[in-house]
Amino acid sequence: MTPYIIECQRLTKQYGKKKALDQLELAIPSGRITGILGPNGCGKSTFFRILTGMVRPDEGSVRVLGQTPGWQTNQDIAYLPDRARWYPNHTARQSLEWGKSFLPGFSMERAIQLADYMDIDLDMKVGGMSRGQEARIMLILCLARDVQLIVLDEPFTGIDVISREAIVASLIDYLEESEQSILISTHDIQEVEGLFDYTVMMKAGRAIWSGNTEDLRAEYGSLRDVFRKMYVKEWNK
Ligand SMILES: Nc1ncnc2c1ncn2[C@@H]1O[C@H](COP(=O)(O)OP(=O)(O)OP(=O)(O)O)[C@@H](O)[C@H]1O
Repeated sequence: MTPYIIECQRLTKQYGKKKALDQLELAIPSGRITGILGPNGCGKSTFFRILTGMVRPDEGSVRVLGQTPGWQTNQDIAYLPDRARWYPNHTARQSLEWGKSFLPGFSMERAIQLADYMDIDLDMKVGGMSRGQEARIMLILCLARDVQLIVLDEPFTGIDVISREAIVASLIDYLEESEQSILISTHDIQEVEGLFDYTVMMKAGRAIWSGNTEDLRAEYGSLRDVFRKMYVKEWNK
């Protein structure tokens, strides 16, 4: 295992005049659950799209699993994109069977275990599911894969607080034993406070703080407090 699952230097991506990523410098250690936190539009999804080779940076360098992102690294990454939805006509079981047919490293046994854990009825059609139930299917499709890196872009968007807490609790339990590296982006940290053991705070395409979540809390208080402080001047340094 490489000591850093992700390393980037001066990573920049511009859309017209807008810099989505602006000289981003980051090294994320392997085997951790890392929260990529920051307000809307700070570049989280762009960063994830670069990690999965979907978007090319304009400048700078990025290494994922010790390599340049592309087809080969993607064999070892499970990626849940922003706003992902599933085929409404599939049942949960058919969705998982699809995963088994197409996704490298997918374990049906693990998927069924996770579905049980997350209280999913395998015979229910996705189209009849609540947003929270559908989000769990999307998560299971990623978490049931034996890959080195799992990248989840805003996996909790649109999910009510109760379901979110249940999903986070099952994630914490499930991932405790895992050696996989997990990246989770969110702009709403209220119910995910206990999930991350490593934190990256992003603002305007840059990482303004990264390190052990414990250290961040010791220095600045709860993640929620830190998030508020992101908007004051001291974080503009
Ligand atoms: N394909 C694109 N074309 C034009 N502008 C884009 C494109 N993708 C991203 N941007 C812009 O780049 C900036 C960063 O967007 P990005 O989606 O990476 O942020 P984000 O932190 O994921 O936001 P959110 O939390 O709202 O999902 C935003 O200003 C966005 O409008």
